[in-house]
Amino acid sequence: MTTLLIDAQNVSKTFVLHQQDGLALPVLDDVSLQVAAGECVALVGPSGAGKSTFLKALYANYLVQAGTIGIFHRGAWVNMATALPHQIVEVRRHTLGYVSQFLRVIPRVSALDIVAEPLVEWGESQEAARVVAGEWLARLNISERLWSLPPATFSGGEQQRVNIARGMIAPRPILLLDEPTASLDAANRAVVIALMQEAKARGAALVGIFHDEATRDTIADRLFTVPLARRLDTAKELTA
Ligand SMILES: Nc1ncnc2c1ncn2[C@@H]1O[C@H](COP(=O)(O)OP(=O)(O)OP(=O)(O)O)[C@@H](O)[C@H]1O
Repeated sequence: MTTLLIDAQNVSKTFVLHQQDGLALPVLDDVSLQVAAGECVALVGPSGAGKSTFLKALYANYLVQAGTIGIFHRGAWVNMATALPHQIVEVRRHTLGYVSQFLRVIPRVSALDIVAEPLVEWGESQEAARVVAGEWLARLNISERLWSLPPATFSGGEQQRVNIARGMIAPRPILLLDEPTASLDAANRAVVIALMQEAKARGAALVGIFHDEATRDTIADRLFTVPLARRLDTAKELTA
């Protein structure tokens, strides 16, 4: 039996550029996607098709104008398109993880604590979370001498690996991944692929953007082409 964890139906999103005379840019037009536990779906489509926008809409970073974004959270469906801010925080804490391309560095917080934080929010003690955070950093080849430092001065690849550890450490049932292997060398890419495979094996649903075809072929069970929305020229056309 397949257990659905994501059920997005008829999602539409138009950006209105207020500084450009109200120019309307429809990006998502009636997009529907369902993802089951243990499945990895790769979003594909030409540059600008709306892959990142769709991922951010699933995470409720963007408000959508139409459609529902069902996320299966603790035994019930939550529509992220209409959820209240405190519900969104709750869903993100326990159910829905997001691995972006770049680490948002928190000043004066060590790499170890940045990685441990989501596990603490998930319910682990600080001490236990720090132990697991060390294991993740070690696995992602972050030298132990860096663990106590804030990652602001880390290299791009080091920051990305800290970010991956932070995004994946809590065993959330759903993971959204925006180019998780973009600036990694082959050895670290292999580690991240293994981590994603382990997440799938524990029953997580993964939705990702993987421009690297080898990574995509290894991890994705199926491809989902984000359809190109019909582009409008001005906001006026929206109401015409
Ligand atoms: N915050 C925003 N405000 C206005 N327009 C945006 C915003 N975010 C994205 N867009 C526009 O929406 C379209 C889709 O962008 P998006 O980043 O989702 O594409 P993508 O398929 O992920 O592209 P790529 O493969 O190049 O990363 C683009 O035309 C982009 O300019």
